[in-house]
Amino acid sequence: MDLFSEEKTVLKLPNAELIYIPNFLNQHKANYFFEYLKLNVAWQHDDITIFGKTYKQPRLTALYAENNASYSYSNITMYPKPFTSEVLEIKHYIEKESRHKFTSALINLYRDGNDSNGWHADNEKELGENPIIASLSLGEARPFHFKHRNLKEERHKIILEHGSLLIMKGAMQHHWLHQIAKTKKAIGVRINLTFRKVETI
Ligand SMILES: O=C(O)CCC(=O)C(=O)O
Ligand SMILES: [Fe+2]
Repeated sequence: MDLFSEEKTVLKLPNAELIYIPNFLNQHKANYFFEYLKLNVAWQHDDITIFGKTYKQPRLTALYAENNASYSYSNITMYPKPFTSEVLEIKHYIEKESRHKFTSALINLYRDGNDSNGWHADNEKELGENPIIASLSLGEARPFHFKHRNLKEERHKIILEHGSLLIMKGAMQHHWLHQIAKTKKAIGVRINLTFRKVETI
């Protein structure tokens, strides 16, 4: 399924609910936040260790939070910086829309089509049982693929456009995997902010 619509779309899937809002931020705000974040975020380029081999992560990242809860995945532990007023402003818009409170924003910068985020679920224990994850996209539009772990016919994609918001809910992180794949197309920078509730454990 290829999803492309001007409207807010609610996708009810087996073991998951997804909400996609294409023009969540207007173009002016989306452009402003994109340029601001590109220049001002404290981007990190971490090593990841997979099956005993160490690589540079294929994207830049940063973690902001209202508490000092660290967040670990793929053998990386990230320590947060305090929210900046710009990230807080985005968080407030998203909390209003989702009627949910978030503690942390994990931010990804995909420099070009070689940067990616491999198949994974956001199922770290710090996120709790059925986390809501709200994901804001800025800059180059890229496909977000998601597939059910057991139901082979359940494979979908959504193009995440500049200024769009994707909300992942329900048991999605237990039953589905998602990715941002590499592409050979000559494409520009994309920034993605995923708002999460990270518990101090
Ligand atoms: O870049 C995206 O849209 C997805 C990011 C993601 O899945 C993550 O950071 O866990
Ligand atoms: Fe993810």
